[in-house]
Amino acid sequence: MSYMSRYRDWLVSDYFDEKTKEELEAIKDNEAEIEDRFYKNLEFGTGGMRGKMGAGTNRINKYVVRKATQGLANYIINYSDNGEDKGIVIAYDSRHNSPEFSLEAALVLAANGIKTYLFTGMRATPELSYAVRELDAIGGIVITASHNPSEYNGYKLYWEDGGQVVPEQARDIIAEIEEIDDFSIVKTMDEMEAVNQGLLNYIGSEVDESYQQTLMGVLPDTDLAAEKGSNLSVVYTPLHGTGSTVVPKLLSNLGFSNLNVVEEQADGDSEFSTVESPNPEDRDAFELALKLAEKKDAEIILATDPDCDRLAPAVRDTEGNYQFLNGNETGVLFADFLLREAKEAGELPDNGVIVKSIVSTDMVAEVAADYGVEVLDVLTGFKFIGEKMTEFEKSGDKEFILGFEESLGYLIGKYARDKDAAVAAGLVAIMALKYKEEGTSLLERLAELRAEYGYYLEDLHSIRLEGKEGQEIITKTIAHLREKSPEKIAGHEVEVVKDYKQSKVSYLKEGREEELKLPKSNVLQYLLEGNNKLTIRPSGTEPKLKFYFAVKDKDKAAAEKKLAEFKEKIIAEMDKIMENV
Ligand SMILES: O=P(O)(O)OC[C@H]1O[C@H](O)[C@H](O)[C@@H](O)[C@@H]1O
Repeated sequence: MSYMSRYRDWLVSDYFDEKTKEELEAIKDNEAEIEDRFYKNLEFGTGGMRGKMGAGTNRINKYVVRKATQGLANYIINYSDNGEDKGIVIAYDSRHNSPEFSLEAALVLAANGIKTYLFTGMRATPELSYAVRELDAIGGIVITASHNPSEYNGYKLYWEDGGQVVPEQARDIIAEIEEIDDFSIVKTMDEMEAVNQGLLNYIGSEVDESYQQTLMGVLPDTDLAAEKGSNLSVVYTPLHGTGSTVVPKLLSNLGFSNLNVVEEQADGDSEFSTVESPNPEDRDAFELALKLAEKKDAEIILATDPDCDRLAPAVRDTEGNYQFLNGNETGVLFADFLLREAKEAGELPDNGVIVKSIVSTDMVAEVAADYGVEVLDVLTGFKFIGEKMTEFEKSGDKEFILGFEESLGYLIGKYARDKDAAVAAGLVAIMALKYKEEGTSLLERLAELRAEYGYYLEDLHSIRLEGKEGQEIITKTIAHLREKSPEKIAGHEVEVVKDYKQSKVSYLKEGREEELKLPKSNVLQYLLEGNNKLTIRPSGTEPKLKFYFAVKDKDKAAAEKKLAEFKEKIIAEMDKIMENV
Protein backbone atom coordinates (compact mmCIF):
# COMPACT_ATOMS: atom_id res chain seq x y z
CA MET A 1 0.00 0.00 0.00
CA SER A 2 1.32 3.47 -0.84
CA TYR A 3 1.86 6.07 1.84
CA MET A 4 -1.02 8.10 0.43
CA SER A 5 -3.50 5.25 0.64
CA ARG A 6 -2.41 4.50 4.18
CA TYR A 7 -2.89 8.15 5.04
CA ARG A 8 -6.37 8.14 3.53
CA ASP A 9 -7.18 4.94 5.38
CA TRP A 10 -6.41 6.57 8.70
CA LEU A 11 -8.54 9.57 7.76
CA VAL A 12 -11.67 7.58 6.93
CA SER A 13 -11.50 4.54 9.18
CA ASP A 14 -13.82 4.49 12.20
CA TYR A 15 -11.06 2.93 14.25
CA PHE A 16 -8.98 6.11 14.68
CA ASP A 17 -10.20 8.84 17.01
CA GLU A 18 -11.14 12.40 16.11
CA LYS A 19 -7.98 13.92 17.56
CA THR A 20 -5.87 11.71 15.31
CA LYS A 21 -7.94 12.61 12.29
CA GLU A 22 -7.70 16.32 13.04
CA GLU A 23 -3.94 16.02 13.28
CA LEU A 24 -3.84 14.24 9.93
CA GLU A 25 -6.27 16.63 8.31
CA ALA A 26 -3.95 19.48 9.23
CA ILE A 27 -1.13 18.05 7.08
CA LYS A 28 -3.27 17.38 3.99
CA ASP A 29 -1.30 19.86 1.87
CA ASN A 30 2.10 18.72 3.07
CA GLU A 31 2.94 15.66 1.00
CA ALA A 32 6.46 15.32 2.41
CA GLU A 33 5.07 15.14 5.92
CA ILE A 34 2.42 12.60 4.86
CA GLU A 35 5.12 10.51 3.21
CA ASP A 36 7.35 10.64 6.26
CA ARG A 37 4.53 9.61 8.57
CA PHE A 38 3.23 6.76 6.40
CA TYR A 39 5.95 5.44 4.10
CA LYS A 40 6.80 2.65 6.54
CA ASN A 41 6.02 1.21 9.94
CA LEU A 42 8.08 2.42 12.86
CA GLU A 43 10.98 0.00 13.14
CA PHE A 44 12.67 -1.84 15.96
CA GLY A 45 16.27 -0.59 16.23
CA THR A 46 19.15 -0.88 18.74
CA GLY A 47 16.90 -0.05 21.63
CA GLY A 48 13.46 -1.21 20.48
CA MET A 49 10.99 1.02 18.69
CA ARG A 50 11.56 4.73 18.94
CA GLY A 51 10.18 7.71 17.07
CA LYS A 52 8.43 11.04 17.15
CA MET A 53 5.00 11.04 18.71
CA GLY A 54 2.12 11.77 16.36
CA ALA A 55 -0.41 10.19 14.04
CA GLY A 56 0.90 7.78 11.37
CA THR A 57 2.40 4.33 10.97
CA ASN A 58 5.93 5.74 11.19
CA ARG A 59 5.18 7.62 14.41
CA ILE A 60 4.64 6.47 17.93
CA ASN A 61 1.02 6.73 19.09
CA LYS A 62 -1.48 4.57 20.95
CA TYR A 63 -2.38 2.62 17.80
CA VAL A 64 1.20 1.71 16.98
CA VAL A 65 1.74 0.76 20.64
CA ARG A 66 -1.38 -1.39 20.64
CA LYS A 67 -0.43 -3.10 17.40
CA ALA A 68 3.11 -3.84 18.57
CA THR A 69 1.69 -5.23 21.79
CA GLN A 70 -0.82 -7.42 19.93
CA GLY A 71 2.14 -8.81 17.97
CA LEU A 72 3.96 -9.43 21.25
CA ALA A 73 0.85 -11.12 22.67
CA ASN A 74 0.62 -13.42 19.63
CA TYR A 75 4.30 -14.22 20.00
CA ILE A 76 3.87 -15.09 23.69
CA ILE A 77 0.85 -17.27 22.94
CA ASN A 78 2.52 -19.03 20.00
CA TYR A 79 6.07 -19.42 21.21
CA SER A 80 6.33 -19.39 25.01
CA ASP A 81 5.63 -21.96 27.69
CA ASN A 82 3.17 -20.56 30.15
CA GLY A 83 4.01 -16.97 29.15
CA GLU A 84 0.39 -15.88 29.66
CA ASP A 85 0.59 -16.70 33.38
CA LYS A 86 4.15 -15.51 33.88
CA GLY A 87 3.15 -12.17 32.46
CA ILE A 88 4.76 -8.96 31.31
CA VAL A 89 6.10 -6.18 33.54
CA ILE A 90 5.55 -2.64 32.24
CA ALA A 91 7.40 0.50 33.26
CA TYR A 92 7.48 4.01 31.84
CA ASP A 93 9.45 7.22 32.05
CA SER A 94 8.52 10.87 32.48
CA ARG A 95 7.58 11.58 28.85
CA HIS A 96 4.32 12.85 27.42
CA ASN A 97 1.91 9.92 26.91
CA SER A 98 4.15 7.44 28.70
CA PRO A 99 1.51 6.47 31.34
CA GLU A 100 -1.18 6.29 28.62
CA PHE A 101 0.89 4.12 26.28
CA SER A 102 1.78 1.82 29.18
CA LEU A 103 -1.85 1.32 30.07
CA GLU A 104 -2.74 0.73 26.42
CA ALA A 105 -0.07 -1.98 26.25
CA ALA A 106 -1.28 -3.55 29.49
CA LEU A 107 -4.88 -3.67 28.29
CA VAL A 108 -3.97 -5.28 24.97
CA LEU A 109 -2.04 -7.98 26.83
CA ALA A 110 -4.86 -8.44 29.33
CA ALA A 111 -7.41 -8.78 26.52
CA ASN A 112 -5.24 -11.59 25.18
CA GLY A 113 -5.29 -13.34 28.56
CA ILE A 114 -1.74 -12.29 29.46
CA LYS A 115 -1.04 -11.16 32.99
CA THR A 116 0.59 -7.74 33.40
CA TYR A 117 2.40 -5.95 36.20
CA LEU A 118 2.22 -2.20 35.69
CA PHE A 119 4.27 0.23 37.77
CA THR A 120 2.09 2.90 39.38
CA GLY A 121 4.45 5.73 38.50
CA MET A 122 7.55 6.39 36.43
CA ARG A 123 10.44 4.01 37.07
CA ALA A 124 14.00 3.54 35.86
CA THR A 125 14.58 1.15 32.96
CA PRO A 126 17.09 -0.97 34.94
CA GLU A 127 14.47 -1.46 37.65
CA LEU A 128 12.22 -2.96 34.97
CA SER A 129 15.01 -5.30 33.92
CA TYR A 130 15.43 -6.30 37.56
CA ALA A 131 11.66 -6.66 38.07
CA VAL A 132 11.25 -9.04 35.11
CA ARG A 133 13.74 -11.39 36.77
CA GLU A 134 12.41 -10.84 40.28
CA LEU A 135 8.76 -11.45 39.34
CA ASP A 136 9.72 -14.38 37.13
CA ALA A 137 7.84 -12.77 34.25
CA ILE A 138 8.06 -13.78 30.61
CA GLY A 139 9.19 -10.31 29.61
CA GLY A 140 8.83 -6.59 30.00
CA ILE A 141 8.10 -3.34 28.22
CA VAL A 142 9.42 0.13 28.98
CA ILE A 143 7.70 3.10 27.42
CA THR A 144 10.59 5.51 26.97
CA ALA A 145 12.66 7.20 24.31
CA SER A 146 15.64 7.18 26.65
CA HIS A 147 17.73 10.33 26.09
CA ASN A 148 15.94 11.58 22.95
CA PRO A 149 14.26 15.02 22.94
CA SER A 150 10.75 15.52 24.35
CA GLU A 151 8.86 14.99 21.08
CA TYR A 152 10.02 11.36 21.01
CA ASN A 153 8.75 8.28 22.76
CA GLY A 154 9.46 4.60 22.39
CA TYR A 155 8.91 0.99 23.32
CA LYS A 156 11.72 -1.14 24.69
CA LEU A 157 11.04 -4.85 24.83
CA TYR A 158 12.55 -7.31 27.31
CA TRP A 159 12.48 -11.06 27.58
CA GLU A 160 12.48 -13.33 30.61
CA ASP A 161 16.16 -13.04 31.50
CA GLY A 162 15.63 -9.27 31.91
CA GLY A 163 17.54 -8.40 28.73
CA GLN A 164 16.25 -6.50 25.72
CA VAL A 165 15.23 -8.84 22.95
CA VAL A 166 18.07 -9.71 20.61
CA PRO A 167 17.69 -9.61 16.80
CA GLU A 168 16.75 -13.24 16.21
CA GLN A 169 13.90 -13.12 18.68
CA ALA A 170 13.00 -9.57 17.65
CA ARG A 171 12.58 -10.85 14.07
CA ASP A 172 9.95 -13.37 15.19
CA ILE A 173 8.15 -10.76 17.25
CA ILE A 174 8.30 -8.25 14.39
CA ALA A 175 6.91 -10.91 12.04
CA GLU A 176 3.93 -11.26 14.39
CA ILE A 177 3.49 -7.49 14.45
CA GLU A 178 3.76 -7.18 10.67
CA GLU A 179 1.13 -9.83 10.19
CA ILE A 180 -1.44 -7.50 11.70
CA ASP A 181 -2.45 -5.39 8.74
CA ASP A 182 -5.68 -4.16 10.22
CA PHE A 183 -5.49 -2.11 13.41
CA SER A 184 -9.07 -2.95 14.29
CA ILE A 185 -8.29 -6.60 15.03
CA VAL A 186 -6.09 -5.58 17.96
CA LYS A 187 -7.75 -6.65 21.20
CA THR A 188 -8.17 -4.44 24.22
CA MET A 189 -10.33 -4.41 27.33
CA ASP A 190 -11.62 -2.24 30.14
CA GLU A 191 -9.12 -1.37 32.87
CA MET A 192 -11.35 -2.25 35.83
CA GLU A 193 -12.34 -5.51 34.26
CA ALA A 194 -8.67 -6.37 33.71
CA VAL A 195 -7.93 -5.60 37.37
CA ASN A 196 -10.93 -7.62 38.58
CA GLN A 197 -9.89 -10.60 36.51
CA GLY A 198 -6.39 -10.47 38.00
CA LEU A 199 -4.92 -9.72 34.58
CA LEU A 200 -3.74 -6.22 35.43
CA ASN A 201 -1.68 -5.86 38.61
CA TYR A 202 -0.26 -2.60 39.85
CA ILE A 203 3.19 -2.76 41.43
CA GLY A 204 5.43 -0.21 43.13
CA SER A 205 7.12 0.17 46.48
CA GLU A 206 7.72 -3.53 47.19
CA VAL A 207 9.76 -3.85 44.00
CA ASP A 208 11.51 -0.53 44.71
CA GLU A 209 12.54 -1.80 48.12
CA SER A 210 14.03 -5.08 46.96
CA TYR A 211 15.73 -3.33 44.03
CA GLN A 212 17.39 -0.87 46.42
CA GLN A 213 18.54 -3.74 48.65
CA THR A 214 19.93 -5.55 45.63
CA LEU A 215 21.91 -2.51 44.50
CA MET A 216 23.37 -2.11 47.99
CA GLY A 217 24.33 -5.78 47.86
CA VAL A 218 26.37 -5.60 44.65
CA LEU A 219 28.27 -2.41 45.42
CA PRO A 220 31.74 -2.69 46.99
CA ASP A 221 32.98 -0.79 50.06
CA THR A 222 29.53 -0.05 51.45
CA ASP A 223 31.03 -0.04 54.97
CA LEU A 224 33.33 2.79 54.00
CA ALA A 225 30.41 4.70 52.44
CA ALA A 226 28.30 4.18 55.57
CA GLU A 227 31.11 5.42 57.79
CA LYS A 228 32.57 8.24 55.74
CA GLY A 229 30.09 8.97 52.94
CA SER A 230 29.24 12.36 54.42
CA ASN A 231 32.82 13.49 53.62
CA LEU A 232 32.07 13.52 49.91
CA SER A 233 30.10 16.39 48.46
CA VAL A 234 27.87 15.18 45.60
CA VAL A 235 25.55 16.94 43.16
CA TYR A 236 23.03 14.85 41.27
CA THR A 237 20.63 15.60 38.43
CA PRO A 238 18.04 13.19 37.00
CA LEU A 239 17.51 15.60 34.05
CA HIS A 240 13.73 15.51 34.68
CA GLY A 241 13.68 11.72 34.45
CA THR A 242 13.15 8.56 36.44
CA GLY A 243 16.52 8.74 38.20
CA SER A 244 14.79 10.79 40.89
CA THR A 245 12.91 7.64 41.95
CA VAL A 246 16.05 5.69 42.71
CA VAL A 247 19.41 7.52 42.73
CA PRO A 248 18.96 9.98 45.66
CA LYS A 249 17.59 7.16 47.79
CA LEU A 250 20.45 4.84 46.90
CA LEU A 251 23.12 7.46 47.56
CA SER A 252 21.55 8.35 50.87
CA ASN A 253 21.12 4.66 51.85
CA LEU A 254 24.80 4.22 51.09
CA GLY A 255 25.72 7.07 53.43
CA PHE A 256 26.31 9.95 51.02
CA SER A 257 24.38 12.44 53.10
CA ASN A 258 26.16 15.46 51.64
CA LEU A 259 24.02 15.20 48.51
CA ASN A 260 22.42 18.05 46.60
CA VAL A 261 19.88 17.28 43.90
CA VAL A 262 19.28 19.85 41.15
CA GLU A 263 15.76 20.83 42.23
CA GLU A 264 14.72 22.34 38.89
CA GLN A 265 15.37 18.97 37.20
CA ALA A 266 13.95 16.63 39.83
CA ASP A 267 10.32 16.97 38.79
CA GLY A 268 9.72 14.56 35.92
CA ASP A 269 8.85 17.43 33.56
CA SER A 270 7.86 15.86 30.21
CA GLU A 271 9.11 18.89 28.30
CA PHE A 272 12.62 18.57 29.77
CA SER A 273 12.28 22.32 29.83
CA THR A 274 15.60 23.24 31.41
CA VAL A 275 17.68 21.42 28.79
CA GLU A 276 17.80 21.34 25.03
CA SER A 277 18.18 17.60 25.07
CA PRO A 278 18.10 15.38 28.18
CA ASN A 279 21.19 13.51 27.07
CA PRO A 280 24.02 13.45 29.61
CA GLU A 281 26.39 13.01 26.65
CA ASP A 282 25.74 16.72 25.94
CA ARG A 283 27.73 19.05 28.12
CA ASP A 284 24.92 21.61 27.90
CA ALA A 285 22.73 19.31 29.95
CA PHE A 286 25.07 19.97 32.90
CA GLU A 287 24.52 23.72 33.07
CA LEU A 288 22.35 23.76 36.20
CA ALA A 289 24.28 20.94 37.84
CA LEU A 290 27.53 22.85 37.36
CA LYS A 291 26.04 25.97 38.92
CA LEU A 292 24.85 24.03 41.94
CA ALA A 293 28.16 22.17 42.20
CA GLU A 294 30.08 25.42 42.33
CA LYS A 295 27.74 26.81 44.94
CA LYS A 296 27.96 23.69 47.08
CA ASP A 297 31.64 23.08 46.41
CA ALA A 298 30.80 19.58 45.17
CA GLU A 299 33.55 17.09 44.41
CA ILE A 300 31.53 15.05 41.96
CA ILE A 301 28.51 15.63 39.74
CA LEU A 302 26.34 12.76 38.58
CA ALA A 303 23.77 13.06 35.77
CA THR A 304 21.40 10.34 34.55
CA ASP A 305 19.23 10.32 31.44
CA PRO A 306 15.40 10.22 31.57
CA ASP A 307 15.10 6.44 31.87
CA CYS A 308 18.12 6.27 34.17
CA ASP A 309 20.18 3.79 32.22
CA ARG A 310 22.96 6.23 31.29
CA LEU A 311 25.25 7.97 33.72
CA ALA A 312 27.71 10.79 33.10
CA PRO A 313 30.01 11.86 35.91
CA ALA A 314 32.02 15.07 36.21
CA VAL A 315 34.81 15.36 38.76
CA ARG A 316 36.39 18.45 40.32
CA ASP A 317 40.11 18.75 39.55
CA THR A 318 42.80 20.30 41.74
CA GLU A 319 42.17 23.71 40.19
CA GLY A 320 38.49 23.57 41.08
CA ASN A 321 37.30 22.94 37.51
CA TYR A 322 34.94 20.12 36.65
CA GLN A 323 36.26 17.49 34.26
CA PHE A 324 33.78 15.27 32.46
CA LEU A 325 34.44 11.56 32.30
CA ASN A 326 33.18 9.93 29.15
CA GLY A 327 31.84 6.39 28.98
CA ASN A 328 35.20 4.93 28.05
CA GLU A 329 37.05 6.66 30.88
CA THR A 330 34.39 5.68 33.39
CA GLY A 331 34.40 2.09 32.12
CA VAL A 332 38.18 1.83 32.46
CA LEU A 333 38.06 3.32 35.96
CA PHE A 334 35.34 0.85 36.96
CA ALA A 335 37.30 -2.10 35.59
CA ASP A 336 40.51 -1.04 37.33
CA PHE A 337 38.74 -0.46 40.65
CA LEU A 338 36.64 -3.63 40.65
CA LEU A 339 39.57 -5.82 39.62
CA ARG A 340 41.89 -4.29 42.17
CA GLU A 341 39.33 -4.70 44.96
CA ALA A 342 38.57 -8.28 43.96
CA LYS A 343 42.25 -9.14 43.88
CA GLU A 344 42.91 -7.57 47.27
CA ALA A 345 39.99 -9.49 48.73
CA GLY A 346 41.27 -12.71 47.13
CA GLU A 347 38.04 -12.88 45.16
CA LEU A 348 39.31 -12.44 41.64
CA PRO A 349 37.71 -15.22 39.58
CA ASP A 350 40.02 -17.14 37.26
CA ASN A 351 37.34 -17.09 34.55
CA GLY A 352 36.37 -13.43 34.96
CA VAL A 353 35.13 -11.48 31.98
CA ILE A 354 34.33 -7.89 31.08
CA VAL A 355 31.98 -7.32 28.16
CA LYS A 356 31.98 -4.13 26.07
CA SER A 357 30.81 -2.99 22.64
CA ILE A 358 33.08 -2.91 19.58
CA VAL A 359 33.01 0.89 19.66
CA SER A 360 34.13 1.12 23.30
CA THR A 361 37.76 1.62 24.33
CA ASP A 362 40.37 -1.09 23.87
CA MET A 363 42.28 0.33 26.84
CA VAL A 364 40.18 -1.80 29.15
CA ALA A 365 41.67 -4.94 27.62
CA GLU A 366 45.13 -3.83 28.73
CA VAL A 367 43.92 -3.18 32.28
CA ALA A 368 42.05 -6.49 32.44
CA ALA A 369 44.96 -8.49 31.01
CA ASP A 370 47.05 -7.59 34.06
CA TYR A 371 44.48 -9.41 36.17
CA GLY A 372 44.13 -12.34 33.80
CA VAL A 373 40.61 -11.18 32.96
CA GLU A 374 39.21 -11.54 29.47
CA VAL A 375 37.47 -8.73 27.59
CA LEU A 376 34.77 -9.73 25.17
CA ASP A 377 33.50 -7.47 22.37
CA VAL A 378 29.88 -7.42 21.24
CA LEU A 379 27.91 -5.25 18.83
CA THR A 380 26.57 -1.89 19.99
CA GLY A 381 23.54 -2.26 22.23
CA PHE A 382 23.47 -3.34 25.83
CA LYS A 383 21.16 -6.19 24.86
CA PHE A 384 24.21 -7.98 23.47
CA ILE A 385 26.00 -7.60 26.81
CA GLY A 386 22.87 -8.91 28.54
CA GLU A 387 22.78 -11.82 26.10
CA LYS A 388 26.36 -12.78 27.00
CA MET A 389 25.56 -12.59 30.72
CA THR A 390 22.72 -15.04 30.27
CA GLU A 391 24.99 -17.35 28.26
CA PHE A 392 27.56 -17.28 31.08
CA GLU A 393 24.82 -17.89 33.63
CA LYS A 394 23.62 -20.96 31.75
CA SER A 395 27.01 -22.45 30.92
CA GLY A 396 28.83 -21.44 34.10
CA ASP A 397 31.90 -20.94 31.87
CA LYS A 398 32.62 -17.35 32.76
CA GLU A 399 32.15 -15.02 35.66
CA PHE A 400 30.69 -11.67 34.64
CA ILE A 401 32.44 -8.72 36.30
CA LEU A 402 31.46 -5.63 34.35
CA GLY A 403 29.62 -4.61 31.20
CA PHE A 404 30.00 -1.18 29.67
CA GLU A 405 29.52 0.90 26.55
CA GLU A 406 31.07 4.19 25.50
CA SER A 407 27.51 5.55 25.31
CA LEU A 408 27.51 5.87 29.13
CA GLY A 409 26.00 2.47 29.96
CA TYR A 410 27.38 0.22 32.74
CA LEU A 411 26.33 -2.76 34.80
CA ILE A 412 27.93 -4.63 37.67
CA GLY A 413 26.15 -7.53 39.30
CA LYS A 414 23.85 -10.08 37.76
CA TYR A 415 20.51 -8.83 39.06
CA ALA A 416 19.58 -7.14 35.74
CA ARG A 417 20.43 -7.45 32.07
CA ASP A 418 20.40 -3.81 31.08
CA LYS A 419 22.67 -0.94 31.93
CA ASP A 420 21.99 0.65 35.28
CA ALA A 421 22.85 4.30 35.92
CA ALA A 422 21.82 3.98 39.57
CA VAL A 423 24.35 1.29 40.42
CA ALA A 424 26.93 3.20 38.35
CA ALA A 425 26.19 6.40 40.29
CA GLY A 426 26.72 4.52 43.54
CA LEU A 427 29.98 3.07 42.26
CA VAL A 428 31.37 6.44 41.11
CA ALA A 429 30.58 7.95 44.51
CA ILE A 430 32.17 5.01 46.34
CA MET A 431 35.29 5.18 44.18
CA ALA A 432 35.60 8.95 44.62
CA LEU A 433 35.34 8.49 48.38
CA LYS A 434 37.82 5.66 48.53
CA TYR A 435 40.40 7.51 46.43
CA LYS A 436 39.90 10.59 48.57
CA GLU A 437 40.57 8.52 51.68
CA GLU A 438 43.73 7.21 50.01
CA GLY A 439 44.86 10.76 49.23
CA THR A 440 44.29 10.49 45.50
CA SER A 441 41.32 10.97 43.12
CA LEU A 442 39.46 9.54 40.16
CA LEU A 443 41.31 11.90 37.82
CA GLU A 444 44.70 11.01 39.27
CA ARG A 445 43.93 7.32 38.96
CA LEU A 446 42.95 7.80 35.33
CA ALA A 447 46.19 9.65 34.67
CA GLU A 448 48.15 6.81 36.31
CA LEU A 449 46.41 4.25 34.15
CA ARG A 450 47.20 6.23 31.01
CA ALA A 451 50.82 6.57 32.08
CA GLU A 452 50.94 2.81 32.46
CA TYR A 453 48.99 1.60 29.44
CA GLY A 454 49.35 4.45 26.95
CA TYR A 455 47.27 7.51 26.38
CA TYR A 456 44.06 6.24 24.81
CA LEU A 457 41.65 8.93 23.66
CA GLU A 458 38.30 8.45 22.02
CA ASP A 459 35.66 10.73 20.60
CA LEU A 460 32.37 10.52 18.78
CA HIS A 461 31.01 12.66 15.98
CA SER A 462 27.38 12.27 14.92
CA ILE A 463 25.62 13.76 11.94
CA ARG A 464 21.88 14.16 12.35
CA LEU A 465 20.03 13.16 9.17
CA GLU A 466 16.30 13.13 9.68
CA GLY A 467 13.46 11.55 7.74
CA LYS A 468 13.42 9.38 4.66
CA GLU A 469 15.98 11.47 2.83
CA GLY A 470 18.34 11.42 5.80
CA GLN A 471 18.11 7.66 6.04
CA GLU A 472 18.96 7.34 2.36
CA ILE A 473 22.09 9.47 2.76
CA ILE A 474 23.20 7.29 5.69
CA THR A 475 22.63 4.07 3.73
CA LYS A 476 24.35 5.37 0.60
CA THR A 477 27.36 6.75 2.48
CA ILE A 478 28.09 3.44 4.15
CA ALA A 479 27.43 1.51 0.94
CA HIS A 480 29.85 3.81 -0.90
CA LEU A 481 32.58 3.18 1.69
CA ARG A 482 31.94 -0.53 1.50
CA GLU A 483 32.27 -0.55 -2.29
CA LYS A 484 35.20 1.85 -2.60
CA SER A 485 37.16 0.94 0.48
CA PRO A 486 39.64 3.80 1.13
CA GLU A 487 43.35 2.95 1.19
CA LYS A 488 44.10 5.93 3.37
CA ILE A 489 41.97 7.76 5.88
CA ALA A 490 43.05 11.16 7.20
CA GLY A 491 46.47 10.49 5.70
CA HIS A 492 46.87 7.23 7.64
CA GLU A 493 47.21 3.99 5.80
CA VAL A 494 44.34 1.55 6.34
CA GLU A 495 45.78 -1.74 7.64
CA VAL A 496 42.67 -3.69 8.57
CA VAL A 497 39.02 -3.32 7.53
CA LYS A 498 36.30 -5.01 9.55
CA ASP A 499 33.03 -5.18 7.69
CA TYR A 500 30.45 -6.43 10.18
CA LYS A 501 27.74 -6.63 7.56
CA GLN A 502 29.72 -9.02 5.42
CA SER A 503 31.23 -10.73 8.50
CA LYS A 504 34.68 -10.15 7.06
CA VAL A 505 38.03 -8.86 8.35
CA SER A 506 40.50 -7.88 5.62
CA TYR A 507 44.17 -7.61 6.49
CA LEU A 508 45.25 -5.39 3.64
CA LYS A 509 49.04 -5.74 3.97
CA GLU A 510 48.97 -9.51 4.18
CA GLY A 511 46.22 -9.70 1.61
CA ARG A 512 44.23 -12.18 3.66
CA GLU A 513 40.69 -12.32 4.99
CA GLU A 514 39.05 -13.86 8.02
CA GLU A 515 35.51 -14.38 9.12
CA LEU A 516 34.09 -12.06 11.77
CA LYS A 517 32.35 -13.98 14.51
CA LEU A 518 29.66 -11.45 15.44
CA PRO A 519 26.09 -11.15 14.13
CA LYS A 520 25.80 -9.16 10.93
CA SER A 521 25.49 -5.43 11.40
CA ASN A 522 25.95 -2.39 9.18
CA VAL A 523 29.27 -1.33 10.71
CA LEU A 524 32.61 -0.54 9.10
CA GLN A 525 35.72 -0.40 11.23
CA TYR A 526 39.15 0.69 10.00
CA LEU A 527 42.36 0.03 11.88
CA LEU A 528 44.90 2.55 10.66
CA GLU A 529 48.66 2.74 10.93
CA GLY A 530 49.89 4.33 14.15
CA ASN A 531 47.28 2.89 16.52
CA ASN A 532 44.29 4.79 15.19
CA LYS A 533 40.83 3.44 14.69
CA LEU A 534 37.71 4.71 12.94
CA THR A 535 34.30 3.08 13.17
CA ILE A 536 31.27 4.14 11.15
CA ARG A 537 27.72 3.00 11.80
CA PRO A 538 24.19 4.34 11.66
CA SER A 539 22.65 4.89 15.08
CA GLY A 540 19.92 2.42 15.85
CA THR A 541 18.14 4.80 18.19
CA GLU A 542 18.34 8.20 16.53
CA PRO A 543 18.46 9.51 12.93
CA LYS A 544 22.24 9.82 13.01
CA LEU A 545 25.34 8.60 11.26
CA LYS A 546 28.02 7.97 13.87
CA PHE A 547 31.79 8.21 13.59
CA TYR A 548 33.86 6.84 16.46
CA PHE A 549 37.50 7.94 16.63
CA ALA A 550 40.12 6.21 18.75
CA VAL A 551 43.80 7.06 19.02
CA LYS A 552 46.64 6.05 21.29
CA ASP A 553 49.86 7.94 21.91
CA LYS A 554 52.60 8.40 24.46
CA ASP A 555 51.14 11.30 26.42
CA LYS A 556 48.20 13.67 26.74
CA ALA A 557 49.50 16.38 24.42
CA ALA A 558 50.44 13.94 21.66
CA ALA A 559 47.16 12.04 21.91
CA GLU A 560 45.04 15.20 21.96
CA LYS A 561 46.83 16.60 18.92
CA LYS A 562 46.49 13.32 17.07
CA LEU A 563 42.80 13.01 17.87
CA ALA A 564 42.03 16.60 16.86
CA GLU A 565 43.78 16.20 13.49
CA PHE A 566 42.30 12.78 12.91
CA LYS A 567 38.80 14.02 13.61
CA GLU A 568 39.05 17.17 11.54
CA LYS A 569 40.40 15.40 8.49
CA ILE A 570 37.92 12.55 8.66
CA ILE A 571 34.94 14.85 9.05
CA ALA A 572 36.07 16.80 5.97
CA GLU A 573 36.60 13.59 3.98
CA MET A 574 33.21 12.21 4.99
CA ASP A 575 31.44 15.48 4.22
CA LYS A 576 32.80 15.24 0.71
CA ILE A 577 31.61 11.66 0.31
CA MET A 578 28.18 12.52 1.67
CA GLU A 579 27.78 15.45 -0.69
CA ASN A 580 28.33 13.15 -3.63
CA VAL A 581 26.37 10.01 -2.75
O1 LIG B 1 24.38 4.21 18.61
P1 LIG B 1 22.96 3.80 18.89
O2 LIG B 1 22.51 2.67 18.05
O3 LIG B 1 22.06 4.98 18.89
O4 LIG B 1 23.01 3.23 20.35
C1 LIG B 1 23.60 3.96 21.40
C2 LIG B 1 23.08 3.41 22.69
O5 LIG B 1 21.69 3.60 22.69
C3 LIG B 1 20.97 3.10 23.78
O6 LIG B 1 21.34 3.79 24.92
C4 LIG B 1 21.23 1.62 23.93
O7 LIG B 1 20.57 1.13 25.06
C5 LIG B 1 22.72 1.40 24.06
O8 LIG B 1 22.98 0.06 24.24
C6 LIG B 1 23.41 1.95 22.85
O9 LIG B 1 24.79 1.82 22.98
